[in-house]
Amino acid sequence: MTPGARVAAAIAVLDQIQAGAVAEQALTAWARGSRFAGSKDRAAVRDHVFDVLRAKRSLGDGAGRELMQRLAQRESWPMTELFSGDGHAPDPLTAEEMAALDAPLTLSVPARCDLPDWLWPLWQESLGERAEAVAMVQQGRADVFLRVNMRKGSVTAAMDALAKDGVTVIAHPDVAGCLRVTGNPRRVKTAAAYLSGLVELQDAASQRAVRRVAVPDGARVLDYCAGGGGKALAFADLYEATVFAHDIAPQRMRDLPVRAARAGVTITPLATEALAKAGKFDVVFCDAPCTGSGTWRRTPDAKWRLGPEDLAHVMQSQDEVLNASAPLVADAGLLVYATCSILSDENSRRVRAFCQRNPDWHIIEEHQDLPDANGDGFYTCALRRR
Ligand SMILES: C[S@@+](CC[C@H](N)C(=O)[O-])C[C@H]1O[C@@H](n2cnc3c(N)ncnc32)[C@H](O)[C@@H]1O
Repeated sequence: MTPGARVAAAIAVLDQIQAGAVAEQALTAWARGSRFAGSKDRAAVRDHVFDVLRAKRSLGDGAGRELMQRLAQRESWPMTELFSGDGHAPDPLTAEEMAALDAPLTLSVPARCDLPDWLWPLWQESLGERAEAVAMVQQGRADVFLRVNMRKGSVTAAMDALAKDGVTVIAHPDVAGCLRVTGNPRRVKTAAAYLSGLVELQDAASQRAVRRVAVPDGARVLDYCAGGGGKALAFADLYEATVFAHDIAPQRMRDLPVRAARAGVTITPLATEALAKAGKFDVVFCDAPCTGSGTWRRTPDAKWRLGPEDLAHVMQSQDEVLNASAPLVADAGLLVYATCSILSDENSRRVRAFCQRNPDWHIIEEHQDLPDANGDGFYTCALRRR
């Protein structure tokens, strides 16, 4: 596909999203109906669509064609080459479109920050004077990070192995064993270092969160909201602990045995019925369901789909997770509540509400990482009984 044809494809996908389609589904449907598109074409169209979605409001929130024109303008791409009308490229710009592009958009603060209006007060209240800057960070792409599995080899061995497969990386500035991918991120999953379990895909903030937990040798650790098991795998790699994984939706853990085998670690899955009989745990880590507001660079569609009722529902789930997981913690054990959100309603407020309901628990330490060049937004709070 020519660059113009890729833009035309992105316009078609964006039109569907603007009409209500879910981004991933619209992209998959386009790819299925476009067998001529190679992997580089699919990646380019996806990048266009996601670049727009991160900044949809500040790009005018119009139809796909207008959005792609404004993205091309913002990125200083050669507009007349992309909108040439040649082959499968979109038609050249009309005089009206050119005039519209010349007139700057009048944007409210939430529109400039690419957030829904209803969310802006909560965002401001959570982030204070950093509200605008953090929102602007989420307009850009996030890097890919890898965790080196120390059970399989060293950071140097991982860097060398990745380089052999054309994936270039640099060490993260403050998370040990974390690598930022600087070249060919799409080759990671076929690289020998990944296939052999020497590296695992995991954002730097998640790695930092697991490293912050004080896990004594020989501890029993429960990843209570395990999902695909990313945190459980990191605990099993980093600590001399026996690691268990639970999720209310066990099908989410279906890939965990394969991932654990690849990583060379043992993780015991626990169904809900098995939890009560499994004994107490020294550490219970709750990576609670959340809005994902700290990761919206990776899932920009989510910030436009989220409504106030979804936030209320997610907060209720977070309370339920805290209520149900706390009794599983051994007397002197640690309960760690975590989300990949940056909203106080999902983080400090949930933990404080839990402590009010359960005065025998108190906060030991609390961290809020904000999304930046070194990782996603992530919250952790460690609690103990008094
Ligand atoms: C943020 S995701 C977990 C991501 C995962 N820890 C990882 O690193 O890949 C939250 C998970 O919590 C699970 N969940 C939601 N409510 C729960 C509950 N009450 N008890 C246990 N798990 C729950 C969801 O099914 C979902 O898989």
